[in-house]
Amino acid sequence: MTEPLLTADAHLRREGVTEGAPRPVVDVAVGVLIGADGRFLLASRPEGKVYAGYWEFPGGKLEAGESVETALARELHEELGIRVDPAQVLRWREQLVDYPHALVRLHFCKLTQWQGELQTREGQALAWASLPVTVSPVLPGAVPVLRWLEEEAALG
Ligand SMILES: Nc1nc2c([nH]c(=O)n2[C@@H]2O[C@H](COP(=O)(O)OP(=O)(O)OP(=O)(O)O)[C@@H](O)[C@H]2O)c(=O)[nH]1
Repeated sequence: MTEPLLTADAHLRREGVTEGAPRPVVDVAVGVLIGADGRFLLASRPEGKVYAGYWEFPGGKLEAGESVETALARELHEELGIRVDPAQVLRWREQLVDYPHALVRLHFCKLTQWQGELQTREGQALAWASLPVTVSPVLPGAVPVLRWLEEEAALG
């Protein structure tokens, strides 16, 4: 499948903020946690991070030598205090996003099983959401996921 490219903050790009040498791609593991009732988990980005206050799916950057699955299990434990078996992580879609701050490749994975109660270890807010989502703003790189979920729901 051809990897789609999403360009965030196009106005900044036009002003030349991202001009310069080609940037490395930062791989990010992202979890779409789906509860027994079909709702999915959104988290607000903590203060101090780019796009603080924006809603996203939990996850974070891969560290050296990590697979998407092990990175996601680590991030979900760090951020939410839950235990995830990497074998239960289901790879779903990939999306390349060109932000002014970084070029990121998002590896979206679905998860329906984890152990432990959700905690907010980074001061983030959590919301179990359904479509259409009522929280805002949603991080540009998380918006396509809502569309994919809608498409899947329409297929039944
Ligand atoms: N977790 C997450 N990150 C996303 C999503 N969509 C999206 O564009 N991103 C981007 O992916 C990157 C993830 O970085 P992060 O800052 O959350 O990762 P991290 O926890 O490892 O950061 P750190 O460097 O502060 O430890 C950011 O550039 C963020 O804007 C999403 O739905 N979830």
